[in-house]
Amino acid sequence: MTHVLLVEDDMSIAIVITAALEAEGFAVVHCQSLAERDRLLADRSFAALVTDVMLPDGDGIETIETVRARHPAMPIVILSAQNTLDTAVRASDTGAFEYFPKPFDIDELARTVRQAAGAAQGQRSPIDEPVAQGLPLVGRSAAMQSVFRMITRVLRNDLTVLILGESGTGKELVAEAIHQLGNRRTGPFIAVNTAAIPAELIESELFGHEKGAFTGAVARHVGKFEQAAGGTLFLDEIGDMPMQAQTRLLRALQSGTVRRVGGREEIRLDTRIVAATNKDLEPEIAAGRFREDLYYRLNVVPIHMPPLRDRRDDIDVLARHFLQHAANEGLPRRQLTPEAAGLLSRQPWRGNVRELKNFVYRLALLAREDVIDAESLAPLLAGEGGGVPEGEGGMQAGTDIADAVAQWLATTRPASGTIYDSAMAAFERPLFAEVLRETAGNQLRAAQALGINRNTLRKRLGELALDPEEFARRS
Ligand SMILES: Nc1ncnc2c1ncn2[C@@H]1O[C@H](COP(=O)(O)OP(=O)(O)OP(=O)(O)O)[C@@H](O)[C@H]1O
Repeated sequence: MTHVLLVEDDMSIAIVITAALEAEGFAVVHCQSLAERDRLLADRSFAALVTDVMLPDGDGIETIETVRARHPAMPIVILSAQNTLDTAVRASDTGAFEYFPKPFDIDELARTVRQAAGAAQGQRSPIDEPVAQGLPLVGRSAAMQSVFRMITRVLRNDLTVLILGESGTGKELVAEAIHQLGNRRTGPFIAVNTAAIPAELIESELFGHEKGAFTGAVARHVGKFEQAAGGTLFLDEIGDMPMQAQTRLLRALQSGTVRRVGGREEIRLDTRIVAATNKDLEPEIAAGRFREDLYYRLNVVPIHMPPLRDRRDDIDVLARHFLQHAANEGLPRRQLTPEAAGLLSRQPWRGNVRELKNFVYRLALLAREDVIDAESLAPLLAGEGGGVPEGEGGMQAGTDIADAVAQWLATTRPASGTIYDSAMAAFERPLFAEVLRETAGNQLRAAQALGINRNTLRKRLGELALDPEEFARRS
């Protein structure tokens, strides 16, 4: 019988894991503390060790080195409820076979233990080098846990990664994390926003050009691919790349070489490619604007960044993280009450993490008290853009409406085609907030004052994350 050691102090989780491992044909020896673990490991080894991190007598990761030293061939699978990228990376650093943030898929865990136990004894895990720590990518939602796991899976290889998600969800930060924590961290990280470069310059930007290759090419120019040699090339907004450049990019990826515009020499590519886009590429392919073959080339390891509204669990940790950063940068040190954090978590944040970050910095600057409660937060939120993409849409009190509109358009002009809806949302939120303030949160009177149906008002308040009770309490 093959024995697995399970170190888990939460009995309900231990029971479920034991049942799943027994169904795989293992005999499970279970203990609940590091002391018991060490006693059990003193004179024997196991086919695998499955361990929690936070145990009653210490941190399961910190002490793993002693276990590894004694049993170098024993695969270790780490389970953790501390769902930070830092924990994922710490777990990887130990050389653990696999890391599972809680909650995890029990069948996947059982499969992994079977693989781990079956793997050749003495074989080192693919993740066995110490890596840099503390990258500021935070999140505790299940969705971010999958992102962290995907990141740890691409650190020890050069597979092409395609990061997909709305603007402001953290795609560039993920690309940086892959670079900074991965094999190529000693090389450069070169980011190119392919949407920001004029179409006619994009090829020379990416691939470089020889002197005299075209009018204005007065000197040889080394392209981003060459600049990124030994490191990572981050191709942002890849969905907006002109067709011709797509064709050249595809050729470069297929051949593993680039040629400068006007040049003859084939230069070998030595760079990891991470691409990102906020566009849904499939309709772009259907419309003939994006090459399908390029899509398959890039989409080797896709990482999906969900919008913030679909991972509301992350909002308060992110807000606290940004408040801490704001304080480190010299802004007043602020704290959020749980109610204030709850209120933040209910906002739409259509501009995603970027909008939240901008708002939190503004909050650090403008709040009147160091401890920010829901009452003092609500009026600042009422000035928010109601989810306008960049989140700068608040109007200054006392400004003339025309000025306010001009200011709004200048600072937060959304993508054309959405201006009307965004403007209405930006206007509606402070308007409703003001009327609710006047009516002390009474929705019936507010609906009458506005001349709209009460149900419509209630529905819109929900969509705009305005809580009438906040206004009742303040009056
Ligand atoms: N999980 C996170 N933890 C901490 N900061 C984050 C996180 N996600 C995003 N940010 C911050 O939010 C801002 C926007 O993130 P980023 O620029 O990576 O988004 P993006 O998806 O690349 O946006 P775009 O598509 O507009 O380029 C950055 O300042 C980034 O540092």
